[in-house]
Amino acid sequence: MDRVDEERRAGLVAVRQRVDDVQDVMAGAPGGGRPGGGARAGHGRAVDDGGRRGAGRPRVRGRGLWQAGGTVGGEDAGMAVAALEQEEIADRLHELPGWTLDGDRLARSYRLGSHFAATAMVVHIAQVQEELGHHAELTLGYNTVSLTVNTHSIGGAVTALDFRLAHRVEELAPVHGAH
Ligand SMILES: C[C@H](O)[C@H](O)[C@H]1CNC2=NC(N)=NC(=O)C2=N1
Repeated sequence: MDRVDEERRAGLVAVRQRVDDVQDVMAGAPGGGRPGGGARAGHGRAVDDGGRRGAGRPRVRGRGLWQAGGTVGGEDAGMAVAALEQEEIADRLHELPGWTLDGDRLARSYRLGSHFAATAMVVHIAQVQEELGHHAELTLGYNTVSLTVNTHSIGGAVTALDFRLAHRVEELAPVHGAH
């Protein structure tokens, strides 16, 4: 095996371990990883334990991380969504400390304990986004994850769907040690 193969193999092993960690967190939290459910803050095991567990440990049963979750297009596919008034947005932001209105998008940045912890959080967010059928712009930094979101389907305005995604991200953030 040459160096390139070795590097690829090591990278795949590392990614696989982190995917396992994310699956464990989502399976361990009430409703985690299931359509209509949500990882609850304070439950589940922290992802960034740096642990290297054996290959023989039991795998999480149920839907695999790479399979589409929820209903096709999300549970609100086809539902009419309306742009929220500025006042309504400001009111709803009071329940989401750390989130701001950046132009016509909801935005928040998180800091994490390591690059892999940040990467695992991105994977977890992706899972929730697939479940909801609603997707933020995600930026992975060294130890940061940043999101901005609005609703494309109505021309790029903030809707209840964006707030729902924001609340779900807030729920999963603590299990990744994100703040
Ligand atoms: C069919 C599918 O549900 C739609 O295209 C979804 C996908 N994700 C989405 N994400 C966001 N942020 N806005 C949308 O309008 C949107 N539409």
